[in-house]
Amino acid sequence: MKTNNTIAAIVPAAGVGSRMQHNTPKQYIQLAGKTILEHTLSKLSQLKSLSQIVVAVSQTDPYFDTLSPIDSRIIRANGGQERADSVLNSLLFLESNPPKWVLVHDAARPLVSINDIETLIAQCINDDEGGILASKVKDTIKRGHTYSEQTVPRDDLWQALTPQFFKYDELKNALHSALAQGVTITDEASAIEWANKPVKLIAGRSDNIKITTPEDLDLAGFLLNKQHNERAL
Ligand SMILES: Nc1ccn([C@@H]2O[C@H](COP(=O)(O)OP(=O)(O)OP(=O)(O)O)[C@@H](O)[C@H]2O)c(=O)n1
Ligand SMILES: C[C@](O)(CO)[C@H](O)COP(=O)(O)O
Repeated sequence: MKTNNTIAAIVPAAGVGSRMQHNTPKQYIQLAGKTILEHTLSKLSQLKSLSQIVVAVSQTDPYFDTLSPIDSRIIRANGGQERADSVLNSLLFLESNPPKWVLVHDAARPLVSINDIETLIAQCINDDEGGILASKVKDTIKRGHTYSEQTVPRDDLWQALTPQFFKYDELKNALHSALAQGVTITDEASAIEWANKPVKLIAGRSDNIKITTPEDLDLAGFLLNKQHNERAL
C-alpha cells in the first residue's frame, strides 16, 4: 500500500508590514528584480513534492493578481487579522481535500535554502513528527529594559525560522483550539507546543532572515543577487 505523504504549502502573506514603514505591504517591495513574495514563491515552486501552494493575502489585496504567473499550483486564499488567523484560514481552505502535511513559510523569508527545506521535510517524514527550521542563538543574550539585568544562558536557545512542517490535522486542531482560548500564537510551533505535541528543531541557515525593518532590505537584496548569480554559474 502506498503511504499518503501529500504536502501542501501555506504562505502567510497578509501582513501590512508596519515595522517596514513602506508605502506598500513589505511582501510587494521590489528587491533584485522581483517582489519579495515572488522570490519566495519561486523558491517554493522548485519543490516538486508540493501538491498546492496556498498564499494567504488580505481580502482587499490589489497586488497579488497582478503578479506574473509563477506556478500552476499557486492558489489565493483570504488571510486574517493576525498571522495565525491567516494560517488557520488557509488550513480551512484546504479542508475539502486535506493533505497529510503542511509546510508553512513566511512570504517575508525569500532567502530560505531549498536544501534546508528538503532536510526539514525528510527528517520529519522519516521520524513521523512535525518540526521547524531554527538557528541557534549566536550572540550573548541580555535581559532588561534600559539596563541589562542579566546575561541569559543560551545553550538551549534557538531562533524560530520558517518553514514549519506539521501534520495537517494536528496543526489545524492545535491552532483552532489555541486561538479559541485566546492563546498568543506567533508561529505554528507555538500552537503545537501548547497542544503538548513534539516540535523537532532542525538547524537551518541563519541567513534565512525575515525581512522586517528597513535595514533588512539592503542585506536581503545583496543575498538574493548572490543566490541568483550562484544559480546562473
Ligand atoms: N495578519 C497577518 C500578519 C502577517 N502575515 C504574514 O506573516 C509573515 C510574518 O509576519 P511579519 O513579518 O510580522 O509581517 P507583518 O505582520 O506584515 O509585519 P509587521 O508585524 O511589521 O506589521 C509575513 O509574511 C506576513 O505577511 C499574515 O499572513 N497575516
Ligand atoms: C513565524 C516567525 O517568522 C518565526 O520567526 C515569526 O514568529 C513571525 O513573525 P513575528 O515577527 O514574530 O510576529
